[in-house]
Amino acid sequence: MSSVPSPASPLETMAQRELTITRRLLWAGISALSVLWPLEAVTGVIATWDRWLYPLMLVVFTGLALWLRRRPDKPQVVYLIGGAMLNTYLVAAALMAIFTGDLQSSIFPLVTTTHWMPLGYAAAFVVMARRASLILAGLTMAALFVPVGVAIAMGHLTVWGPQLPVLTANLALAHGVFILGLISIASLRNGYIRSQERIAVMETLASTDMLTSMPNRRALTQQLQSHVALANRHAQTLSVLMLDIDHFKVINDQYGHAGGDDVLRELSAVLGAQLRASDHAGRWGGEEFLVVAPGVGLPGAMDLAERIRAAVEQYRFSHGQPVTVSVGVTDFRPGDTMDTLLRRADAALYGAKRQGRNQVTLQALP
Ligand SMILES: Nc1nc2c(ncn2[C@@H]2O[C@H](COP(=O)(O)OP(=O)(O)OP(=O)(O)O)[C@@H](O)[C@H]2O)c(=O)[nH]1
Repeated sequence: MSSVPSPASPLETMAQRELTITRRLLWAGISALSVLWPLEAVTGVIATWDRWLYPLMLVVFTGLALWLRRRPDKPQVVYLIGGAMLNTYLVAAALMAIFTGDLQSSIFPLVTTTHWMPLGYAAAFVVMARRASLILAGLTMAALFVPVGVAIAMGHLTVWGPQLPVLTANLALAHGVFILGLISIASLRNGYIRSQERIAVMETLASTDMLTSMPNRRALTQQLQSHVALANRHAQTLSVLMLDIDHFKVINDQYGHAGGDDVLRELSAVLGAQLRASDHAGRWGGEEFLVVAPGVGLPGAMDLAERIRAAVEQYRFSHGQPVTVSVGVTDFRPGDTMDTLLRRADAALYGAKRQGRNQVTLQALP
């Protein structure tokens, strides 16, 4: 009925942004691994397991990035495999460094793996609901710090010296504070989504007629204003039809206000069925409707008006009585404003009423 392009909902935009961030995170991971693997190998500091795991992760992340390009509709596969792989690798690598070595041999892999762990938490907060990402980050932290804490408490890791308890406490605090920061950002994001949703609902309410669900006068005014501006700038054709139900007061008097409301609702459906996707129609007020037809000249507008008039006349309304409409038609003239156009349409409608109603009248002159 109306060609107003529906704006992307806030949730759609968020989903697209999440996809973009996921893509960037994957390519950042691929780039980081492409640098770290040769760098650590050449300098001889690479951990034994990383000789195999770095290339394996490189292959998996590249595969996930390509999958995301082919199937952007199924990002969950990427979130699941990518997130599980990164978190498992980091926790396993840190535990291996602690439990299989001493300070001298394991400090490098321990520090490097633990300072990548916040990436895993952050990625989860980007793509998952706050509660799920909080659970995942908490589990990841617990998987690392609980076994190490228990082992330290039981005196199993004395080979590390006094540095390990301090390092563990420091890391646990830093990771905890990082997760708190992420929770704050996630709260801000949720608040933003909710306010965007409320704005979208309010915009729809502000531009919709509650009785007929058609665009209301405010929405039609905006449409007409922008089409008048386009017609003036690009010399485009534009026509306006103003419709009014004949003797509507009598319908109200006979069938009550509710009966009159039913007629308005049914008429809006009859009207909508006659329009093209490029036409804009709505309730102008009371029992008056307006059609804005961009790209339609006078002959086309007269045809449309006659089609609408005949469709209403033939329609069997639920109160069982015939209903007719009078239609005033005019087209855009160079230099027209919205007001001059509407005045002509109104004058044409007045002419149709004066000449006996249930007819279409053209107002070609100013
Ligand atoms: N049921 C209902 N009636 C409405 C609504 N808005 C306006 N009306 C009624 O529409 C009627 C319009 O009456 P008039 O302006 O005299 O026009 P008419 O009876 O259609 O006569 P003509 O236009 O000259 O053919 C009034 O009785 C208004 O109360 C509405 O939302 N619902």
